[in-house]
Amino acid sequence: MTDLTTLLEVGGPLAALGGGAAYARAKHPGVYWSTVGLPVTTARLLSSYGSVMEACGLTVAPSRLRMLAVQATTRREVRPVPPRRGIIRPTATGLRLRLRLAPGQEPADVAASAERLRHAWGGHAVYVSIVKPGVVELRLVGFDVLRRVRMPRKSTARFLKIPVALREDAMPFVRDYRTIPHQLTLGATLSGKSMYLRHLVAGLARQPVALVGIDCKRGVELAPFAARLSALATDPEQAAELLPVLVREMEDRYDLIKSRQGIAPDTPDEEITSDVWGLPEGERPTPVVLFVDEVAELFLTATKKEEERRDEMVTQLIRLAQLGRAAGIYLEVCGQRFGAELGKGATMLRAQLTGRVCHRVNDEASAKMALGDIAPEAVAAACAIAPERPGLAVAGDTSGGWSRIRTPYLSLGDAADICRSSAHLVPALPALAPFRPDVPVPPAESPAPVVQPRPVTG
Ligand SMILES: Nc1ncnc2c1ncn2[C@@H]1O[C@H](COP(=O)(O)OP(=O)(O)OP(=O)(O)O)[C@@H](O)[C@H]1O
Repeated sequence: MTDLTTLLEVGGPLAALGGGAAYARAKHPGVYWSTVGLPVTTARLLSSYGSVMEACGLTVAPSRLRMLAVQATTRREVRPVPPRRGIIRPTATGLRLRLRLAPGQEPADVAASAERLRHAWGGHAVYVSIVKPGVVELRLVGFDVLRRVRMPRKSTARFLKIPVALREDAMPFVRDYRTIPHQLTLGATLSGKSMYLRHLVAGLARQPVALVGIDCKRGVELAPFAARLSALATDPEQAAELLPVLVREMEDRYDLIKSRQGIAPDTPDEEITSDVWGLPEGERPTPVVLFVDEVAELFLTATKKEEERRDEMVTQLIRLAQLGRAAGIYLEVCGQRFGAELGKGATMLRAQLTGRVCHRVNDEASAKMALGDIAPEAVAAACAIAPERPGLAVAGDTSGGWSRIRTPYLSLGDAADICRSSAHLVPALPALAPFRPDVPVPPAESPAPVVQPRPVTG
């Protein structure tokens, strides 16, 4: 998630302020912005660039050479120098331009002025990201892109990289399993967690990946995707049988990697590998993504025996989270809350889930469980999510970067259809075969009657 980590977070607080330009609130904001707002804003930006930069304190004193040159050729006053501006590039949601910073300026200076730039140029929000040392990109977004989410046309899924939602700076939010192997998604009921999972399942379903589900809501969330699942556990008892099988699969994969490392001494360095991705394609095991919906159900116990089972399951989940990445096993954990009150191992497991997505939550404590170790502003942004906007969430990772995101709408029927049509992609994993869910056969169309009924005539 390079984009997210380099994004200097100015959009979050800004978007909460509600945007400024009247045309941002037009009925079809995208159309309105691109046909009318954009040329106006571009002209405003071009004509006011120098003075706005000066007012924002983003200029530096001219060099002595420049001063001499200006004084020698004109009678004009020698003005402070703004950052060198690149070409203004229109986008579907606004425009973007690059600035080359003057010596002594840093990206944080531009980010700190983002609100003033937004106001001066009349957009909904301004986002600043670092392109390379000394160069930043300003992204001026003309309207609230999270109101009615439309994913950018270019955002296509790549292997283990699923564009699952739209960020508030109009860039796709990509769930990249190779960069952030494990993720925790929290949210109150009806906040949009299932929609988020639905997009992930539908995105991964078309790829050569094994999808495994633990859905302790008796399978109501994941059962519709049964055709594409390699394994499904719908209660804690089944989960207790499935998890050790996954741990064994992981250990087998480690053995495979080890056997590769123990090869002849003349093996070239590049063939020595420490994870499945270094294995030759023919030998590489299929990646496994384990979805755990309503994780708290795995922790709840009533009897001593259930407590023992819980401890075992939690230990297995922690092992999968600690060691799974190298074996190509990824965790996608989902729930309403995930705090220390769940008992032994909860915080340890949470710490391993580096990716965090927090939908609307019922209290600040729940937001802190997801985002507390990311940034206090991210917690505040999650607490401000309104119930009228299901699917809106704050996404971050433990490196500290965060952004507001929203999933586009995808109906359960469409997601289930994608899973059915990609059922042939379920990889052969013999260890998981006993856990393969039964696929409900759709009711057959009633055959046409052989004898055509004839109206009774008198
Ligand atoms: N991005 C979105 N855009 C529009 N509607 C959405 C979006 N996300 C969710 N919804 C709607 O909000 C409602 C709740 O969503 P969802 O079932 O995903 O919530 P949930 O957090 O999984 O709730 P629960 O925990 O009760 O199952 C659904 O009717 C869904 O269609």
